[in-house]
Amino acid sequence: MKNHYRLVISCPDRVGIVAAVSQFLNERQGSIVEASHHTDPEQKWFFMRHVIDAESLNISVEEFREQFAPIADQFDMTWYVNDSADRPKVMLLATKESHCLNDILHRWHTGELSCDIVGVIANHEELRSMVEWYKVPYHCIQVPKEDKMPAFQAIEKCIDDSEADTIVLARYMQIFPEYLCEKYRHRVINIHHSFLPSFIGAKPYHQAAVRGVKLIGATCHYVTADLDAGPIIEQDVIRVRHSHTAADMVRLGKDIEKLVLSRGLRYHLEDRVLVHGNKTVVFSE
Ligand SMILES: Nc1nc2c(c(=O)[nH]1)N[C@@H](CN(C=O)c1ccc(C(=O)N[C@@H](CCC(=O)O)C(=O)O)cc1)CN2
Repeated sequence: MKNHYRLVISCPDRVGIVAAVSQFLNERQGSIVEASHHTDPEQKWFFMRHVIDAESLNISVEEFREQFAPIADQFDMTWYVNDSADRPKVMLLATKESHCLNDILHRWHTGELSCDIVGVIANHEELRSMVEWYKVPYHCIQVPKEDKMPAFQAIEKCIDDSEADTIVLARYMQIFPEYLCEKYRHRVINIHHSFLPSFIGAKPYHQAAVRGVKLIGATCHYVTADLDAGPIIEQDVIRVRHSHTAADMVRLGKDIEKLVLSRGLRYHLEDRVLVHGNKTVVFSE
């Protein structure tokens, strides 16, 4: 598998950015294998994601960072460059629902997701045997209603000790405290089982059934202190009929939740998601 550097840039829009990046790569014989950019005309903001064949550049990713920094300063860029050889560490969180958790574990186990799942944190014991079948550490951290903070401090320690880069709430049914949302900003991904902004909070399918909707969906988004209101990474919908009950929607919704979460996580792991304000630009393949 070829090794690539992924250069991700966000900056105020102006003429000359693409030319400057192209010249930098051309001077180093860099072979661009994937090139994406977007300008938001209202925000006057520029977004870029370039994937470069690392072998063609013949410099380390640290050298790339040192040599690119002056260009980044010139254009006031917010930027990073990652090496595709580095596998992100992912911590999964779950409660009792198994479909999204198992789907991510299966996609990882079969090599579809290029990451290292470092553990599962759950607030119940039900999922332990399934997780341990994948030989992934299982941490049961219960969250008592009367005082949740010690539990979230234990979750924080577990995440930090594992050196996880990304945290996935795979139908984890506890609201993350604001301090963790800030600490892990744009690193915590949630799957909400509705087509946001419709039906935030608990039991969205029951809300949908009462409303008589003809479409139900799922939303993958970054977690913020505002419940189910973080930057959206991926969404999709499926059609439902007047004859479908809330229970039918729960059953039908599971497939779309799995699909949306796995897409959203892969986009994040491949550095395809650029956040600006409460919106994202996603350079999906
Ligand atoms: N800070 C955030 N935390 C979480 C978010 C978020 O967007 N910001 N998303 C939720 C997921 N979620 C819906 O997708 C959700 C989960 C839980 C609840 C809720 O009301 N939970 C109760 C406890 C319920 C229980 O103990 O069984 C609570 O935390 O008080 C609403 C929405 C994940 N976290």
